[in-house]
Amino acid sequence: MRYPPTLLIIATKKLTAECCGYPISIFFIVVNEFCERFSYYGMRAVLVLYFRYFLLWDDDLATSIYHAFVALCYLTPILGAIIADSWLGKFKTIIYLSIVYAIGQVTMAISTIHDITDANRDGTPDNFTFHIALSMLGLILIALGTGGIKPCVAAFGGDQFQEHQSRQLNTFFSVFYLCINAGSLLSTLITPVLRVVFIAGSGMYVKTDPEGNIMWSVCKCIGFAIKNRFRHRSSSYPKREHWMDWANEKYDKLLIAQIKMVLKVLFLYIPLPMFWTLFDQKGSRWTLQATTMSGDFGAFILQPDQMQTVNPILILTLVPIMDRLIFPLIQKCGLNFSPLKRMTVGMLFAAMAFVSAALVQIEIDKTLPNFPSSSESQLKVVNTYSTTLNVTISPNEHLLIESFGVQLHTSKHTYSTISYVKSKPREGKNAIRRDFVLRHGEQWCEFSRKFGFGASYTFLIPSTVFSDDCESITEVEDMKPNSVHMALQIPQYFLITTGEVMFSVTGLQFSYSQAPKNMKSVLQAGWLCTNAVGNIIVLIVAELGKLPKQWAEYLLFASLLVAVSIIFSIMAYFYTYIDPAEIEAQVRKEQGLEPEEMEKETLEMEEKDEDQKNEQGVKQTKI
Ligand SMILES: CC(C)C[C@H](NC(=O)CN)C(=O)O
Repeated sequence: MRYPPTLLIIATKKLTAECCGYPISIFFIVVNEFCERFSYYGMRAVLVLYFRYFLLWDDDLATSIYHAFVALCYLTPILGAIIADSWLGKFKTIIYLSIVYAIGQVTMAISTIHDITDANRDGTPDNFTFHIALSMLGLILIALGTGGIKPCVAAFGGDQFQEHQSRQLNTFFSVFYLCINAGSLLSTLITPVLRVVFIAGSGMYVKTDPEGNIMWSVCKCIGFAIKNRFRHRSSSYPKREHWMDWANEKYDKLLIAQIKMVLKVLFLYIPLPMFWTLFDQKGSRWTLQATTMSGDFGAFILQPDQMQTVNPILILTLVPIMDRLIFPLIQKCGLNFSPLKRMTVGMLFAAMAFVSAALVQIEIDKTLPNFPSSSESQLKVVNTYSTTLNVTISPNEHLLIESFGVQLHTSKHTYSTISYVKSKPREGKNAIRRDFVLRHGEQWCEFSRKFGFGASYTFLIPSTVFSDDCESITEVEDMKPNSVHMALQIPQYFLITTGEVMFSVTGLQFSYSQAPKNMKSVLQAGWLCTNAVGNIIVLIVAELGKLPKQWAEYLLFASLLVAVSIIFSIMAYFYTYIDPAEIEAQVRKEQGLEPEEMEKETLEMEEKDEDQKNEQGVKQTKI
């Protein structure tokens, strides 16, 4: 059954205004991406420390929830792609889900105000459940928002280009990636002003209509092919070239050809999550690693979470260098550095980054005190007498801990200045000079001390303190300041970012170029899903595979990625690059369809759907 020609909707490509060969609408799209990433990375940078030091979760739980959130952000794009392709279209999906996103950010911000539940004003929230629930709600809304925006923006950007702009289309993905990273770098207060830019460009966009429920049609077609193959499993039936050809009886050849293209790429994606498993630990393990290092750069003090900005800074420098210098140079040398080869090399760079992280960790471990395990405790006894004293602790004696100072009752003596230490101080932040004022009634005195990063001190204050103007205060260093400098993390950041430019920018471009026209967002969602799976792997490893040494965990991840990149290179070797438009045109030709009937296939698919529904007695009116 065919629609009469009068009912056919033939989509025409809107003529777009150009600047230097680029559609002007692209400007609004990249600025929108800049704003979205700006708010996403601004929040994500502090997330693991928020879990660790505000909600007081341990390192492993903080790491797991952080990666669960990132995974959710890159799983929801499937939802975004379905909504965009089958219902709202990319433009409206981006707008509506941006609103959900903004509500999520506000909810998250409110969850961090401890005064809301801090009735006794002691600086600690009284109701952690409230803060946890609110922050989880905020994170879920943000993840939904991201999911709506992420798969649509890159594909929507690609849609703006006409056929004669294929060179500009390639550069677009690099510029797009630059904007992502500029956004993550400049997370400042201008977001609310800039966010309206995307809507401002509304009149200039090429807005393709949603093409029916393409995901649903794809699933049904795959389901039918599998069922049909199973029904004809006997060897008496002739073999078909591809298992998807078993859908030939019922489904359009063009749809089958498009599904084959997508499946081929999705199959190739299977090993990719491992790259993200390593890559996204910048925000968790590497940030926690930075808390045990010194951020004193002389002119300024860098906080552990700020170290993550090295990644976007390097992206902003490396993308142009790679695009303009390295890749053309490799090409000039006659080497075929194809997209899939670039991605493999990118993976190897990420593995090297983790070897570098392991070496830094070994250096850090040499400087760390021995913390007690869960079955041990640690005591530090400070002798304020001028002579040597022997302290004997009988195993059966109990310890009495008082709120001011700590008293240890041993079988022989009682000392009044004893402290205990069980972890590095919060956030490794105390690398500054602090002034203290001691008061007792009318009496007071002031003293000043410089503290090193990650150090812990005990002050012994004698009763004569006011008479000598605080001079008699003695300082005991319980834990040495962090001595390994955060600059040592720069090589690992450099390696992972070089890997990212080769892997991620290329992957983004590859996913767009290898997708049929009506499945661009779907394949973008598939690409983002590789990131989601990667984050799920980290949280499984963080929760289950607790290795006693952090450096060993880094080396484990590096070895896994090397193994996976070998598998990927073998798969890539057998992959043939395609031009989806050419294949689609070929199938159309075989079906005897004219090129100008380009947009019919969707209607025909809907027509088949409708036929089926009619068979079931569902009445539908078609305009
Ligand atoms: C994880 C994404 C697929 C890639 C990209 N991340 C970065 O650019 C980080 N440097 C993003 O879209 O956020």
